[in-house]
Amino acid sequence: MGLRFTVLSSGSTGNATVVSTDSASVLVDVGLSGKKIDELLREREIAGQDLDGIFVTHEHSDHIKGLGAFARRHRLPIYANERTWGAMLRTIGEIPDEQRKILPTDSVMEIADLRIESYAISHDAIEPVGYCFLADGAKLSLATDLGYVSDKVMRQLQNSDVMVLESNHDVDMLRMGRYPWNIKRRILGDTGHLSNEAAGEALCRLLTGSLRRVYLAHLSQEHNLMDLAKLTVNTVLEDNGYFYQKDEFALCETYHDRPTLWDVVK
Ligand SMILES: O=c1ccn([C@@H]2O[C@@H]3COP(=O)(O)O[C@H]3[C@H]2O)c(=O)[nH]1
Repeated sequence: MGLRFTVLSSGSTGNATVVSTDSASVLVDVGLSGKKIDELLREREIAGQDLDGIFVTHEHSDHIKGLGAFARRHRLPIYANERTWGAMLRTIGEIPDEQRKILPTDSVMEIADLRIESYAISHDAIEPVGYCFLADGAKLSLATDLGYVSDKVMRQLQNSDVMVLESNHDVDMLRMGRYPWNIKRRILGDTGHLSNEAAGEALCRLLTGSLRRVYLAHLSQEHNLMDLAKLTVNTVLEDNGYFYQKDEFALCETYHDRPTLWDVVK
């Protein structure tokens, strides 16, 4: 079946994504309780013990809430850079040495036929990363929790077939919302979260290649709506002269309360 994935959950209440090939299966982040992750995996017909490892993007609780319990239960290796390990160790509890794996930022590794590339992103965590997954000539990129898309990130994301891209907030809804101003400033800043407009602008530079689907992700439940996110991204694309046919490209949804269907990347 080739490279495929399901976003189990996306948003500030918890993030987790499974990426699989016929020979490898990994989880990116465990932002819900271990029990809930097991339940969602079962819904998508995977067993925790069948996973080959867990890749961590950063130490915020919506990405590591169930990490310790889940990894211990299924004896899974956890991959993260050294500084993220330092930042999350106290929260996730004791992890046996053989399960602790250091994956330096901007490095590449392989599990069977699955190639995993980590890349640095700008977010208010100690050393946050995104991941690209490649197998069978297909490329899936995960890009959430980033304040802006740097030229380096843009180069990393080139030639993706499918992306999971942050579209966190509508700027006006956030400005008018109930969060304290210092939090709003952090979310809007360079180490915060991508707005719907920023997601659209990033796509203007990525849509020229092989990109077929983009899953809008990490939507704020306070300051966004899926329909508004799609409309804004589409408007930015059209304002910049990018028009597409439905069979060429699609914007897809992720959810905070249920998993997406399996998507076979190519
Ligand atoms: O100082 C800060 C900066 C950010 N945040 C998070 O950013 C998130 C943006 O999406 P959201 O609206 O679903 O939730 C927000 C918060 O979880 C925070 O709690 N404190």
